[in-house]
Amino acid sequence: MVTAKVWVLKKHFEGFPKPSDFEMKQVALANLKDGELLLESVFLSVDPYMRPYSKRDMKEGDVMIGTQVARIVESKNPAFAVGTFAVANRGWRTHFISDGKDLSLLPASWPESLPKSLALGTVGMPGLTAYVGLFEICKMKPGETVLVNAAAGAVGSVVGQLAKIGGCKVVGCAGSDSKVAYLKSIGFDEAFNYKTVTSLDEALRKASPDGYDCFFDNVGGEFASIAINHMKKYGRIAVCGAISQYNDSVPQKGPYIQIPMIFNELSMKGFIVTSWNNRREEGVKALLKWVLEGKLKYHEQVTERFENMPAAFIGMLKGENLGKAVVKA
Ligand SMILES: NC(=O)C1=CN([C@@H]2O[C@H](COP(=O)(O)OP(=O)(O)OC[C@H]3O[C@@H](n4cnc5c(N)ncnc54)[C@H](OP(=O)(O)O)[C@@H]3O)[C@@H](O)[C@H]2O)C=CC1
Ligand SMILES: O=C(O)CCC[C@H](O)\C=C/C=C/C=C/C(=O)C/C=C\CCCCCO
Repeated sequence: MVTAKVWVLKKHFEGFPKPSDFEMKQVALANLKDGELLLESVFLSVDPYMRPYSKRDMKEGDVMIGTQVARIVESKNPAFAVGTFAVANRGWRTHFISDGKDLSLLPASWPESLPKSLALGTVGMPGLTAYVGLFEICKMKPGETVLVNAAAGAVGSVVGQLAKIGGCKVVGCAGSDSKVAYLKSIGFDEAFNYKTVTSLDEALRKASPDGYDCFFDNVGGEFASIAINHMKKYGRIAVCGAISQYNDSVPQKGPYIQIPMIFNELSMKGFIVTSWNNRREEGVKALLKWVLEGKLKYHEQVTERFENMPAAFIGMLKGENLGKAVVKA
């Protein structure tokens, strides 16, 4: 019998998550029945959505939500061979039983040389978020100017590179000078540290004096309220996330954004990547191709050991990650 280690939400987060909000437990797994599989998590994802979704979808004592790349270690299902890798949405756990229906097998064309953890990042949900947000929500066109915040993260770093592939000028911002240097190294035309600029308004104007056609917003809050005034006529905003607000114990009272929305007849559309699952296969194929061609670079913030999941999650929310944050079980 296999014993899984799991992280449960011991106490709902108030403000930033704290290590004491989590508790690791051991769960004895039953022996497999016919048709079942035993999988071992190899890489686990920590993502910003876990913070707001935990309040909305979880109760205290539940296993933390999340996705993983897992390896089939025992199979009583002839359709799935031992040694196969899959993406699953089974939360923060080292092992789990599946009937196979909830697994997304890694593409057969996945090269041995490519880290399988990319299926959680650049060639997974964050990459698809960038892909859908740029091509379907922003509908970027060659020659346009794209702005993206949290630009050195899992989604933002793909947004900037896909926008370059799409023939756009790209401006990005991040919270450290080393992240800004990284952005320039992967092709951003302009990049700045939003924490150290004296004026965000000035920094946005300097980076693109005639404004922005597309704004891929991962942050929301005050940044979005200032950036919206730099949009060109008929500009488009992909409202992807609002990480500046997820950890607020008291909701921020931001300035209103309706006036520039109306004045410039802006399009602003919130979206959730899972509503575009019909584009997933096409997106994964395109992202994998660009990675293999060297056109889409990736960086992973790998934290070793399952026991360090809470630290990895808290670190990501505090900006300690460059690129996709994953935990190597
Ligand atoms: N709509 C959808 O379907 C999806 C939305 N998202 C959203 O996209 C955004 C980015 O996600 P993801 O790429 O996975 O995360 P990242 O890998 O970018 O990690 C989060 C980053 O957000 C930045 N950040 C944290 N707090 C703040 C703040 N107060 N102000 C500005 N930046 C902050 C930090 O970088 P820095 O150093 O720049 O501060 C941190 O590294 C999130 O808002 C997430 O919720 C993600 C996936 C799907
Ligand atoms: O249980 C789920 O649906 C989680 C699925 C996660 C999966 O990997 C796919 C989608 C991830 C979506 C991420 C969305 C965001 O990061 C946006 C975050 C917050 C938006 C506001 C949420 C308000 C909740 O009250």
